[in-house]
Amino acid sequence: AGATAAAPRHETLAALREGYQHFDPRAYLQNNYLPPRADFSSEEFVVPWKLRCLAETFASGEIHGRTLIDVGSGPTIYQLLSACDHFEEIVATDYLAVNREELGRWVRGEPGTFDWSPFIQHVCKIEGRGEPWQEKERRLRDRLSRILPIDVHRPDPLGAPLRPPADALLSAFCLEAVSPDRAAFARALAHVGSLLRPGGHALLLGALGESFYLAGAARLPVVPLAEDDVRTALTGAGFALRDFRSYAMPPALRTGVDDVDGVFFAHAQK
Ligand SMILES: C[S@@+](CC[C@H](N)C(=O)[O-])C[C@H]1O[C@@H](n2cnc3c(N)ncnc32)[C@H](O)[C@@H]1O
Ligand SMILES: O=S(=O)(c1ccc2c(c1)CN[C@@H](CF)C2)N1CCSCC1
Repeated sequence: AGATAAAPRHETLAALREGYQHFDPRAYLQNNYLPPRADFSSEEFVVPWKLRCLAETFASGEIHGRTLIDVGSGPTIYQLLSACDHFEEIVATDYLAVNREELGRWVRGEPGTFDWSPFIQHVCKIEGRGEPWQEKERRLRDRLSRILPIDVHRPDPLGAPLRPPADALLSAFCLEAVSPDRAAFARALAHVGSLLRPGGHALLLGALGESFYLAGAARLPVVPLAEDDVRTALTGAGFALRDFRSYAMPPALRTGVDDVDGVFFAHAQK
């Protein structure tokens, strides 16, 4: 079928899906979650900025409930470190079995998994409660109870409605990295919004101005977003914007693994 304003050509989505068959979780983790990007030495670097956005938002106490769903978790858990104190159940999701398996190995504490302790230690430090990082790690492992397949291009991304719907939704660097264009990004956001209860909170983190990224043999296309594209997609998906912040990627963190210009953090309510 030909491309229409409403939907991209099926081949475009098929090409994206094929590209993700070459996604290497360990290469992805190395590219983004080890130095130089995993630099905690200055508040000016992206990791402290991003973790602070999440810690401050959850510290308000406004966002809590039974279930938080993380859309497109990939092989990462850093994005859940502040959330896990405020929800009894964390549901991680990803399109690829290799990522779901990587997450499962971390949850079970198996040897050889990625060392998230620098991230956990930093979050405990900025949360300022003097919590031993091993306790935070244990709590997330205990609460990360489901790791499900997801496809955000489906109106029902999990294949069936989440019952009960999630009280909160989090997604980091997923929607723009799996959408061929802005319309598909906006549709994917509406699809995942259906997993959230009315009045539920959505926390989105993502890339600004990015057109590709590398993950081992995979070179994945990304729809380059401007801040207003994110705002427009959120309001179009029925969300009320509560907070929006952005961060310009410094030259030292432009390492060739992608062409990201900046990072956005959006807090919205359904
Ligand atoms: C750039 S990674 C983001 C990973 C992680 N959330 C982070 O913060 O680094 C994008 C993720 O989206 C997943 N993905 C690919 N296609 C998808 C789809 N159609 N629906 C949902 N997730 C998808 C990939 O497997 C990958 O784990
Ligand atoms: O901003 S990051 O450097 C980062 C983290 C992940 C990604 C990108 C950037 C850009 N490319 C994305 C591809 F989708 C994935 N960062 C890595 C350390 S923790 C905070 C987030």
